[in-house]
Amino acid sequence: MVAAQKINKDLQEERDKVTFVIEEFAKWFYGGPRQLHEKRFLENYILSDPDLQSDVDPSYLSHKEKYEEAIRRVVVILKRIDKLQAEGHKIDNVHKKVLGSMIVSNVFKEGSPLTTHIGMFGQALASLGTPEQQAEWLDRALRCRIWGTYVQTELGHGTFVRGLEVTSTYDPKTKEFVINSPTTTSYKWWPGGLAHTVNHVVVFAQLYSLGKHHGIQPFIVQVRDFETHKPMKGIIIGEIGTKVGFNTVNNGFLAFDNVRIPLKNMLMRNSQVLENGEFIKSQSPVLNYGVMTEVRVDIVNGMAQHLAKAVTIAMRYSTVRRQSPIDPKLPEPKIIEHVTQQMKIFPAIAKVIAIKVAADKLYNLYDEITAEVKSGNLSRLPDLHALSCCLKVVTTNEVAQSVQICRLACGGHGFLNSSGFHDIYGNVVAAQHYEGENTVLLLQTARYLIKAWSQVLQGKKLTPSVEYLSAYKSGQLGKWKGSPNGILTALQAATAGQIALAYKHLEERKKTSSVEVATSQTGIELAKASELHCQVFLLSSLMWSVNRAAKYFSKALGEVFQDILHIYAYDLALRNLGSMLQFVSFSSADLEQLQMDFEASLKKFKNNSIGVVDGFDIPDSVLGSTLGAYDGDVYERLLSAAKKSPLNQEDVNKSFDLYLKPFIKSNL
Ligand SMILES: CCCCCCCCCCCCCC(=O)SCCNC(=O)CCNC(=O)[C@H](O)C(C)(C)COP(=O)(O)OP(=O)(O)OC[C@H]1O[C@@H](n2cnc3c(N)ncnc32)[C@H](O)[C@@H]1OP(=O)(O)O
Ligand SMILES: Cc1cc2nc3c(=O)[nH]c(=O)nc-3n(C[C@H](O)[C@H](O)[C@H](O)COP(=O)(O)OP(=O)(O)OC[C@H]3O[C@@H](n4cnc5c(N)ncnc54)[C@H](O)[C@@H]3O)c2cc1C
Repeated sequence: MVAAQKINKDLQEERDKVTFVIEEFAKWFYGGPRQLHEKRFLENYILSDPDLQSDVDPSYLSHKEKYEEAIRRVVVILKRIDKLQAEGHKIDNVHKKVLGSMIVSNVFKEGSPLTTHIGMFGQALASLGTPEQQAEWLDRALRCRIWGTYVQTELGHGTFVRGLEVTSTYDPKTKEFVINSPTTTSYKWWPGGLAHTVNHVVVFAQLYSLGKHHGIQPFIVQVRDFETHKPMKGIIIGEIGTKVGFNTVNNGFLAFDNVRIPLKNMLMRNSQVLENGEFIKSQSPVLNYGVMTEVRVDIVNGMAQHLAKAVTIAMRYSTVRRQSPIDPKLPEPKIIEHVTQQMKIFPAIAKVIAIKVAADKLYNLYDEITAEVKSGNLSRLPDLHALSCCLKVVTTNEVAQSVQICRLACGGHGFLNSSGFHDIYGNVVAAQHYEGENTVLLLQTARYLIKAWSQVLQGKKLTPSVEYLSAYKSGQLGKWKGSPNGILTALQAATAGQIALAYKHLEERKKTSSVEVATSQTGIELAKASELHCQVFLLSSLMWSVNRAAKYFSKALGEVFQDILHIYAYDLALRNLGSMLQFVSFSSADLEQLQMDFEASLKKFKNNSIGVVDGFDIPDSVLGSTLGAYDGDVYERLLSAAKKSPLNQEDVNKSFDLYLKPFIKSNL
């Protein structure tokens, strides 16, 4: 047993230096006092369930046992939530998200087999189904009385959705669709929960009716029997095997052998098939892609939460761990005293805040634009698509890199599963792959940027997120100033310059190739431009939020926000010097000053760094780390976790008698 909560004295010493009220920061981080209170209530209510107190460390279980334990935990949590709702407690959207990524991330460690049910199946019914279809399936899905998942990707195609091979052919005689997987490459492959958990799917297939092809459409299909859970007739279903992470998500494969489903099972909010087989086109084919956009938005928010966990672990550990004297006359310092350690952790703390702020803005934009789309106005859908694509990419890439840095910042102990980094990393890097491959999504944003640049050349007015392109064209950007504002301007110049160059090369290539081939040939520059554009959005959102905070929060907290903004901006500038040097004039003295300013900003922030991670308000039960617990009792926890290894439950392992001893004897 770990000793009772007694705070490590080095950690306490650092906490005593914090200049702002941590609770004020936590309220801001979770969107207000009510939201923070609710978050704490839910964490406590759910995680205190006796059935979640088991001493089983899933990392020691086999693949099959891990899945079974994950399902047991799913049911414990669902019962707990059902009970709460039966008592009249409403769980709103914000808290679903907290439940989704924070609590779940520690209860399941390697992902929940129900995440796609909650995050995608329900969403597909809600956004692609008619009111009648929602009445039939949505309520049961939300109450988890049917389980489902989102089945789009196939063995042969994930990115190129139009290339999917599964067909759905309407038979007007029986008023049914026949769903079929014609080839090996048409096996559906990857969907979460598909293998052994769900009994329904929303499947995307090529629609044929009256001999005509009508593109990719969504259909609801029951894949397992309610009673026996055996696969339904014509359904070939299974699991795809172990992965880098996400091992309890139960990703599966699925093939259809001419499976018949009734007409009412095509989700018809957008396109429709009438009884006689006539096809009614939707306003736009991309309306069927709405679920992907929503999940991309959720991923951005999830990345801030994952990184908050990683920096909390690295920061607390760096305050407790002492190693290597700096001044030989003094004792070994807390490792956070090493400036290189500050360089690893503080920019990652700043990133949590920048990503959280960007996620909030993206959610707002999502809500506004989906409301417009519902009322038939699709004009701003490309804005949302462009921003959600590049933010999904840049935040998953940045957080994957930062989690690695936090792990390395904990030295050898960071490599232990009990540190918590392994599971955080697995969950983060999965998001680099899913919901659109990262390069592909950057190229989507680039299409938008190229169109925007063409509008600049025609002297047209642009939407706010790309207005800086006009400023660049009229020569207003490009002078270096070492402040966050100056860095933003320099990045905008670099981005606009990169877009202009990509545009020029695209136009040149178009003289000898088709638009598509020319675009593909310009892919490297286009992807770079998108990445930079996203960095502009992240920095400008953070600046906006920090300036706003100055009006609403105490002076002490306002100053901390300013420190965070400075670290974020300097770090970003130093990491993007190459891109900026091409379009902005610097002297070597400017660069020297930038480095000095960065180092000074780390020093200035140091006394508040522990306060900010405490303000992320992640309880030990959610953090799940030997290195990052609130009390800093690192060494006791490491030892206690090691003692739980199954190998330590016996003095001598049987392999000694079976292999080692006979070998030693035979060589005597
Ligand atoms: C971390 C915690 C988070 C928790 C969250 C839950 C986690 C859940 C767990 C994990 C779950 C993982 C679950 C999973 O992984 S589910 C599977 C996810 N799969 C993908 O994301 C596939 C990626 N591919 C595509 O999205 C498209 O086919 C692409 C983008 C490649 C376009 O392909 P293509 O080139 O063939 O074009 P088109 O004919 O299709 O499109 C033509 C036009 O439409 C525009 N367009 C395209 N898309 C959209 C859109 N969405 N909104 C608005 N517009 C859109 C497009 O820009 C173009 O416009 P324009 O330029 O011509 O004007
Ligand atoms: C953990 C996990 C969970 C998932 N969950 C689900 C799920 O629930 N439901 C579901 O339907 N799917 C799911 N997926 C599938 C996922 O959405 C796809 O794997 C993802 O969209 C990438 O597609 P792909 O595998 O076809 O990659 P590919 O497109 O084959 O990518 C391979 C390489 O080709 C490059 N490439 C491809 N096209 C282009 C292009 N046009 N231009 C330049 N380069 C290109 C890519 O950049 C990449 O480098 C999941 C995947 C993972 C890893």
